[in-house]
Amino acid sequence: MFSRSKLVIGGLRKVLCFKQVNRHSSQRKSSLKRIETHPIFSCPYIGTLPNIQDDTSKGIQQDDDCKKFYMTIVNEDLKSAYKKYGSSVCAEKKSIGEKVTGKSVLVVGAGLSGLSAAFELEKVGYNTQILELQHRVGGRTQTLRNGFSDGLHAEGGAMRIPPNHYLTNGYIEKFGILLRQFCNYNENTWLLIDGHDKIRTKEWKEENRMYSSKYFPGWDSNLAANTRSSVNGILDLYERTMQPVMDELFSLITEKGSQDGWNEWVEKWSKLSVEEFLRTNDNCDTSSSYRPWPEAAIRGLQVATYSPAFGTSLVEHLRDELGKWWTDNLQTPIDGMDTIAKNFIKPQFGTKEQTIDLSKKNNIWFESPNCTDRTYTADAVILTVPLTILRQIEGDIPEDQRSVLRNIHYRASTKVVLQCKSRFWEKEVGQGGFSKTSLPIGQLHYPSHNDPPPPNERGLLVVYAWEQDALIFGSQPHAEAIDSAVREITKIHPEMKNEFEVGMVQAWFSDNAAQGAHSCLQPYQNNDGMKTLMKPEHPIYLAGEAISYSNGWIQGAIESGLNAAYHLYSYDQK
Ligand SMILES: Cc1cc2nc3c(=O)[nH]c(=O)nc-3n(C[C@H](O)[C@H](O)[C@H](O)COP(=O)(O)OP(=O)(O)OC[C@H]3O[C@@H](n4cnc5c(N)ncnc54)[C@H](O)[C@@H]3O)c2cc1C
Repeated sequence: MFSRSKLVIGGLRKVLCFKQVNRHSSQRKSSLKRIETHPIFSCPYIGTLPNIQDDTSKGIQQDDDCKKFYMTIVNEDLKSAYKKYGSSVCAEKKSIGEKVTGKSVLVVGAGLSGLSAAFELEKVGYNTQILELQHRVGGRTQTLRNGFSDGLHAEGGAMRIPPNHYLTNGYIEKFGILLRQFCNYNENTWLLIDGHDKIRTKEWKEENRMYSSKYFPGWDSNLAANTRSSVNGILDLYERTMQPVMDELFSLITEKGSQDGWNEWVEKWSKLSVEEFLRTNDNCDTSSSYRPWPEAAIRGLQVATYSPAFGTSLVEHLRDELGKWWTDNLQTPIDGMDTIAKNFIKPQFGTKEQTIDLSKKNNIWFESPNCTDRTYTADAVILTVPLTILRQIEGDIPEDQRSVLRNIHYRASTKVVLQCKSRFWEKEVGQGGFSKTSLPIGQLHYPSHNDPPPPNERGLLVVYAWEQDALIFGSQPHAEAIDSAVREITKIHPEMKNEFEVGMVQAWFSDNAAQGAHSCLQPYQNNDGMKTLMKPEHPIYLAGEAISYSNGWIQGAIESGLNAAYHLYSYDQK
């Protein structure tokens, strides 16, 4: 499908027009059809969690109840899922689930949402065509290989997979992709804060009260005298403050079942950002004896855990903890994250080489001002480009969806990958984990494996910056960003100056095909906003990581792709 060399939809002006062929607006409106689904977004909830108490140790996530449904698609196909679960998704189940013939679908974007949607639709008979801006598949999973020696590679985007991400792991297993452990936490790494001497992560954790008072004096100033002595530092304060909110979810699920429990909890807690929650105590009784947090405690948490995005909704913030997505059991593909996307594109599947002739079909017409000669038609389209790009696209996206996607914030993230003559850091910190700093580099990531294995001596260090820090590095000319990164790292590892060989910068907010790292929901958006975006509408379906319960993750990208594919398939059943 990439024989077309660069297939640009939008191009420099980022305008992708798509219109119904019949351009009389009244007729256009009537041809868009909202699909009636059951009320919990567009996701079918199958069953309830068997025993919430047992499950909490492994983590819980909002799409747990959809697991059987989605895994039927992954392990079998859309047809089987429709046969088993059709009536729980579609208001009216129209057939027993048949193969589709003579229908075509355009999928815009070859990231994991677009690829998974096209893959599944092709399996049940659709003629799929994927339109992609870049010369590669995978979108925000991008393994950086060129320019590094000896087969070294680093991840420019996604790099770790939590065990609970059953869709990501489902396709990985299906494709036989080999994984290895990704070491996310290493207590020998460093913490370098505000001109203090660097200390080990272990020291910060074990003597947290002492270091909280030394680095962030006043962190406990809002605590009542009788509580103050029992709180063991900022990390303990954080747990005491957040645990009751999470416990409330467990109680609600036990009491009301998982659907209603999650809905009530999301409705309540998505109204606050992390920062608003920590700064106030008048919203409800939950954990109010530990709130409001003073400025020193908030800053301490932000710096020491490298969490620059406290404007995020509390639900999105806690979702990662509830799902235990940051466990010790994270994994990563041995040959790079891009192997996942590449496995979706097989000769027997994928877009056909022929151009679809506009005159022979009559549903959707794409037109780009920069490539007027490229016109495609199909019976339906799945738009999976990031919302940052989608909002610049003209066309028949319903106004309620448009107004939501306009306001979804995308985080900035920049990685600076630095090849060094030797893995000098291993003597000091070992493998894996992050050093965290209050410097503009934010955090420094150490590889958790030797790849290729010894006797090769070179290795890659990665500066992994978010938000403001990411903007600093990402807006500098690359050579300057690399120089600054090396200079900053020297403050933790003086050897760096002589060890550095070559570097590469991946800044997602200035990446033409992404224009941001991933969506980041602000207060209220988990609720109304997501409901609106998730409403399927024939023949234009929206997908992409942002439109899922696991936004910011591959799991969410695949979930949204499968959702769109499922709703299209359901619509086309006679
Ligand atoms: C820095 C970073 C770290 C991350 N870490 C993790 C992680 O550790 N684990 C994890 O699971 N997830 C992680 N993620 C998230 C994960 O990478 C994304 O959620 C997922 O890859 C998004 O897939 P998608 O298909 O929704 O979007 P994308 O991958 O962005 O796919 C969209 C596609 O649309 C194409 N496109 C854009 N504009 C146009 C146009 N005009 N015409 C045609 N095509 C167009 C793009 O080129 C792209 O291929 C991370 C993301 C980033 C950026």
